[in-house]
Amino acid sequence: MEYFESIKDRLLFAIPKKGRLYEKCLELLHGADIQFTRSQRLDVCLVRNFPMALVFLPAADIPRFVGEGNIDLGITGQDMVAESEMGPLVTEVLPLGFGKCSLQVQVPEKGNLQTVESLSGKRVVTSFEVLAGQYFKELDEKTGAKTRIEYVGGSVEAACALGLADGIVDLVESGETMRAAGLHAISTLLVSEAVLIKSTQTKKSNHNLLIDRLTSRIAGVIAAGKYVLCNYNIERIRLKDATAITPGRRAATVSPLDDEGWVAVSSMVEKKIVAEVMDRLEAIGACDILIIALDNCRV
Ligand SMILES: Nc1ncnc2c1ncn2[C@@H]1O[C@H](COP(=O)(O)OP(=O)(O)OP(=O)(O)O)[C@@H](O)[C@H]1O
Ligand SMILES: O=P(O)(O)OC[C@H]1O[C@H](OP(=O)(O)OP(=O)(O)O)[C@H](O)[C@@H]1O
Repeated sequence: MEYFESIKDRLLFAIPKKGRLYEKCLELLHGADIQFTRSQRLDVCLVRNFPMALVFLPAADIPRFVGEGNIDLGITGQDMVAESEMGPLVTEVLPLGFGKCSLQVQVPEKGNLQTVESLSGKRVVTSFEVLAGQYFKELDEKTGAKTRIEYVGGSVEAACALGLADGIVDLVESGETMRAAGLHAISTLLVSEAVLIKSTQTKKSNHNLLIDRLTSRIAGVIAAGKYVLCNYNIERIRLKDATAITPGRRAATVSPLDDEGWVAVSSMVEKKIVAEVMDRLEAIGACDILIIALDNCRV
């Protein structure tokens, strides 16, 4: 009873209890300064420094809990949202840039069935019964055949080799699992990444302010992971060329140096292009180029 009382007025935030998204979710929460200690027995824990409780759930169940308004916020894959058919009841607040994968139709590389049309009417094994069902229903309407969709909870890639299926519908990221099982992809149903979702049915609308604050913190952590701060010195006559290379998000910060004719520039640069940016700055005469990692930001 005491336990239920303690979470009653808190914002409820669900994250996957294990699996591919778990560690990344913990990193995000840590970056957003959400402090908690997960107990071994309970799948709910109170956050010490924010009026929120974390709920650890299977990634597949999170869209339903959020969609039905029992949980205010959650992190799961877009694939899980689509599979749950809760789309109209949940709002995608923020794509999180991790957990990127595609849901693909796969068949044995050396088999006779090399097109989705030829797979129509055969046996397909998947953990995504709803999405695979919709896909093959549409295809079957064209071919006039009836595909058998069968559910398995995991290790889907083994189904063809075990004689359970002619093809599968499963997630692919690097493609290693698929290739190791002698399969290749012949069609893509959807591409997915982890997302922050909130309920359109929330039973506690007074939590909206907290949801906005937390969303902003998480967005800050994600942006800090994407950008670095690039500082350098350049002759004022080269400033125009330099700021064309590092325009910044709004504009570069330009400060005079105690050396007439020179300025210091500070600008946010996307991490993935930073080496190329440094090459280009150096080529136009910039010096003392410093790249500074961001711990957190609000941009
Ligand atoms: N190989 C992958 N690379 C990137 N993201 C993935 C990959 N596999 C799954 N995901 C994403 O992570 C989500 C959860 O997948 P995961 O396999 O961890 O779930 P699970 O089956 O509930 O966990 P478990 O297999 O531990 O029971 C998927 O819905 C998808 O969005
Ligand atoms: O393309 P890859 O990088 O090889 O990743 C794809 C694999 O990852 C997922 O499974 P996971 O390893 O999470 O385990 P599961 O099969 O138990 O869900 C997915 O179901 C594939 O099997």
